Amino acid sequence: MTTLPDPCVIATRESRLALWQAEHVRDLLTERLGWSVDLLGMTTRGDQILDRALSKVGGKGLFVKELETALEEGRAHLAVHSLKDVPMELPDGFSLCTVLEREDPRDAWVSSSFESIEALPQGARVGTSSLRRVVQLQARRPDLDVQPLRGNLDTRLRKLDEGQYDGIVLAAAGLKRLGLAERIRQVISPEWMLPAAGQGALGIEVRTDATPLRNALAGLIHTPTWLAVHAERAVSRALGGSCSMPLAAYAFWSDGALALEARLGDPLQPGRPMLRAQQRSRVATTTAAEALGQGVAAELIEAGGRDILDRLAHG
Ligand SMILES: NCc1[nH]cc(CCC(=O)O)c1CC(=O)O
Repeated sequence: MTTLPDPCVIATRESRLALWQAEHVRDLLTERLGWSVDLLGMTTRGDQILDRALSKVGGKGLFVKELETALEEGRAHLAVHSLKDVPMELPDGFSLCTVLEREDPRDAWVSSSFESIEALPQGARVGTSSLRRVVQLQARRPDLDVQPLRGNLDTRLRKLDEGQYDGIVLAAAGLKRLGLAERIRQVISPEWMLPAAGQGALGIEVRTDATPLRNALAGLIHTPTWLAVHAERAVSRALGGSCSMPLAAYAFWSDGALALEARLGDPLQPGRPMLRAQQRSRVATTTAAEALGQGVAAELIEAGGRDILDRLAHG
């Protein structure tokens, strides 16, 4: 590709949240760059497989593969993803060229009967399929009956409203984007429940060989978010990047420095406290942000993470 595509076609999943996100990027491209933009909606394997935990069926890649095929075949020029769903290593030939300003990175408690997780009675039923959330819930409330919950945001809310759970945990960002913020009963502080790497951020993926497109989209990068998510994703990448691992990684800016914390749980002993590590640094480049992430990962490995990873690899 030697010139910019016209129209520029965005490949997107068809859930309400994915469409909102693709439309948001379309509006930015139209308003800030004056481009004409079309959307190409598609269904991914991750949208079809709803009966099993993602960590058991191949993980994050399931939501992005079909979109990458559309880029490869030239049916679309860019793909918009929730960064949390993007694998730590992209396949050869694809690059993450832009990350937009982050929405609320925190997790949220959603329930019609109970105002907070603390207010739940003994043994209450909570829905989530994220190992990261399961381990953090059980560390704090070992009595809870945590049950799997999959599907897109609307499906999950419907299952809650049908009475299948006393409450569920969702990313605040998705609810806010869809105008569902009033469903949030409690925004869970990061100290309580540390978010996943990239949570709340949108990423734009292109073919690496689409140089003019990549250069144009680089102008939309939100640098504080870009550096924070590079640090978070480097933690996950250094630990093997698998979503069968209960891993949380969250970086935020304070006093001009990036403060990164990560937590690693043991999936075989979910009641055990998670390993924790944190470091801060005045990073200004993605290389420095990734070095911060690697430092935190090394600390986790040192603190007992090595054992967890070995058992995951051989279990
Ligand atoms: N794994 C599904 C997913 N991917 C991104 C979001 C929410 C939006 C975001 O984090 O950007 C969600 C739903 C959730 O975790 O509740």
